[in-house]
Amino acid sequence: MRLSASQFQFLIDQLRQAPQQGFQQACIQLNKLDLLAWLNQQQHTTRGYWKNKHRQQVAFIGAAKSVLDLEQLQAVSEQLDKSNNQLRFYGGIAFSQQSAQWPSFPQHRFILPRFEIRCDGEYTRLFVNANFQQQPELEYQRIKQAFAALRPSRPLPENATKALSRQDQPNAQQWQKLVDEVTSDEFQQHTAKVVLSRQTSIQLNGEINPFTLLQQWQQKEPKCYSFLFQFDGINSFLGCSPERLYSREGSQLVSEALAGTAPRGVSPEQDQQLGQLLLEDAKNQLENQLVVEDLSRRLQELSLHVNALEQLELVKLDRVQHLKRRIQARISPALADRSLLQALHPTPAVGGLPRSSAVEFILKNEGYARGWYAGAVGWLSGAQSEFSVAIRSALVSPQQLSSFAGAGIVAGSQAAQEWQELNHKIATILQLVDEDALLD
Ligand SMILES: C=C(O[C@H]1C=CC=C(C(=O)O)[C@@H]1O)C(=O)O
Ligand SMILES: [Mg+2]
Repeated sequence: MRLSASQFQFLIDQLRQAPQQGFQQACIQLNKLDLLAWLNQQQHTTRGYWKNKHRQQVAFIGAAKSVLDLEQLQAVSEQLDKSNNQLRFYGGIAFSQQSAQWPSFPQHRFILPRFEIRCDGEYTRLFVNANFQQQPELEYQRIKQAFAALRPSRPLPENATKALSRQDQPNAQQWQKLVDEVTSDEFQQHTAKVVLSRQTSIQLNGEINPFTLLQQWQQKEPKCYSFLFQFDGINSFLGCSPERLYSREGSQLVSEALAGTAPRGVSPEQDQQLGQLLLEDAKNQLENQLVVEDLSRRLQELSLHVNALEQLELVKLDRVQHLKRRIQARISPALADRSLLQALHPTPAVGGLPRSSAVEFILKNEGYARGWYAGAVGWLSGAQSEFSVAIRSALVSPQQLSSFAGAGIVAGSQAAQEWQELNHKIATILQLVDEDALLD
């Protein structure tokens, strides 16, 4: 994608006609293009990608404004037009306050990108965002420079890495101990559920391209959110998550309880049977029910009306299937995303119940920093917002990939089965990294 001088002028003219204050935006239609391939060619240290379940996708680079805490996020979102969903801040929040080993992924990070290319199936559009909070003429200069640095798209390279080693933290033995503790009578008296997780680090024999990896991954998981964030030009946090934290438009909010897991079958008959067993299984129902109850209760405090649908659905993914219940709420359109994020995150699908004691146990015992894994990623505008729970995700640096998976531990959970569940959850990404990925 290269813009002609007249296209560039068209965008600048739009910005000049807007009030020279606050955040402003200009937009032009483009021919269709492969967003991940385009992103791979750009030289910015800040690059990102987002695709929702409706296959609307966006690639973004640079930052016209960066925000590093929720108070600031609230302050900027108050400046956004309540009837406009085009000016968008993209970003994420970590699982908890602990952020060691995740230097460019702090507890909160959101950006108003410099450029976005959005593709909704019908139209492909380029947006340029301007921040006129400071001197407008300086901002025009920055925009001009950023335009000059845009590179044309090229096809993505193939990934041909091999895994050299694999390391699990916690390992199988440690996992057994942790699950035993959480399922003990004494522990269960105060904490009914803890979602324990594992980091699986794979050392690679060569450099892996994160954009190619995400493209392959999303082909395997077309029904998932798909995301990538890079803030330092080196480390990428990416994933394909089936789980919505919430999305909202005006006063309508949709959330969901996604918890409870079984593997996919090798034949349609076996797959159907495993799905049926999952729907009827008490331990998995409990995992899900605790999420429904907690989300409903927290939403009730913020909403005018909340409805958790009775129907338990099956969500079928590449290697696993899940139980899901949808939750709808009517909220005041003035309710801030900050309040929603603080109330809902982390849900008992990634934290546990009660939240505080489950999170405390996780931070003390898992032995690694979750960072943005099991955090929330997405975007918000004045009129709309959309957040996914950042599971089925990985932190990728040129020669290393850390993939993460958690499993809800409740009364009746068996350590060995839950360990298998973790393996099923990371099977898709491990296979993409290395055909015959090192098995655990
Ligand atoms: C925490 C994860 O999954 C959650 C979402 C769906 C099913 C889950 C489960 O069955 O344990 C987990 O609660 C993860 O994949 O890292
Ligand atoms: Mg489970």
